[in-house]
Amino acid sequence: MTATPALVLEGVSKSYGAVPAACDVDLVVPSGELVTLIGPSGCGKSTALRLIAGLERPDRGEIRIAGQTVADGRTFVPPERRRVGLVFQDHALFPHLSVRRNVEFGLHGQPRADRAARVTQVLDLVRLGHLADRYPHELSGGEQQRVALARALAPRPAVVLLDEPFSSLDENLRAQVRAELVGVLRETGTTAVFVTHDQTEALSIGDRVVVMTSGRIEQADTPSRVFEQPATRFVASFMGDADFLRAHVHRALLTCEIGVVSTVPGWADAETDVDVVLRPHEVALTAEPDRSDDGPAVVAVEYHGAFVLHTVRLGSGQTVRSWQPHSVRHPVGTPVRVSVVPGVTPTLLVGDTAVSSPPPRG
Ligand SMILES: Nc1ncnc2c1ncn2[C@@H]1O[C@H](COP(=O)(O)OP(=O)(O)OP(=O)(O)O)[C@@H](O)[C@H]1O
Repeated sequence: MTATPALVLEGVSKSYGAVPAACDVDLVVPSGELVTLIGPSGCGKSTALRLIAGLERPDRGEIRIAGQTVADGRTFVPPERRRVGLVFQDHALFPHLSVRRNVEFGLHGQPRADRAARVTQVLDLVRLGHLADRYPHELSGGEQQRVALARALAPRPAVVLLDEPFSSLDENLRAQVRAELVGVLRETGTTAVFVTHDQTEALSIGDRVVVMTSGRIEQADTPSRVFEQPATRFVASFMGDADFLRAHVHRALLTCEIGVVSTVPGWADAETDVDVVLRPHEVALTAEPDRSDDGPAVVAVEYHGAFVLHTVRLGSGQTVRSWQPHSVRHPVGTPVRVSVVPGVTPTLLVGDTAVSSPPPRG
């Protein structure tokens, strides 16, 4: 028997007037999974969370939480009866209540002794037991966010929804609070849907990354597949840097302006035009200082500390980028040879869709 997923969305759609904020969204989140939801501003991330939480009603489709239908054509379970916990970026703690009372808030209806025991338990979990009697304004931003997580976890929700929970924290604190919160979610085996606009955050904390655009899911996959095998041109360009070159496959050899890129096993009979996706860490440069033709040359050098990003203009005028180690700096104007790092199997696109087998001829 397969376990009941913590969360299921089936064909969920929601428009605001003419704006489609969720279009036919399908998503299954197994119990204990941490899903990150990412996409450009306005793509519908918050709407998806609000639909799951019950703060919005879908126009169509069905939402199930821990096997219970909470929204479909006939049913609409209100937020307080949905078994979801919410953590938002602005903490949303009650300023006039102590930490203990804030956490206890979600437990009304339970016997007082049980409530007190659970509050102690979740405050210990987020390592804030010693601050139980403080008020929100007496806490740091990171501590407030841990209280918000404790409050969300206290009623033992089936799913915790986090909407950009670290965006009000500064860069250094952010990494620390993120590690703490994710640690608590993992420790407690909590199922979570985590909205972020930060690609590195999405890739580093998610068991699965859901990439959205214009209300649609473009790809829902493991972090490495989303980055290394993007399903579409949009995912390739949104999740990390990517350059796209026109290329051709002939007898399993992929060639483009920079020469032979790689072999494409299984494409022996193919004769087809594609676009090849090149990420800057996949592009190698060799200086050719004595060359004097109009071939590839460095047009920009950006120092990033550990790595240096080189932008190269090819003979066609198109540019590609290449990460070079800290010690390598080819000055602007240096003629270079561009190649693909050995062993890389780049993503190929036909139109806007990634392909792993040759498209049918004709
Ligand atoms: N209450 C509303 N009334 C009208 N339009 C809305 C409402 N809420 C959201 N929208 C629109 O729906 C679309 C999706 O918005 P949503 O807030 O879900 O995007 P988002 O991906 O969370 O964006 P951001 O990253 O900027 O927070 C946007 O075009 C937005 O303008």
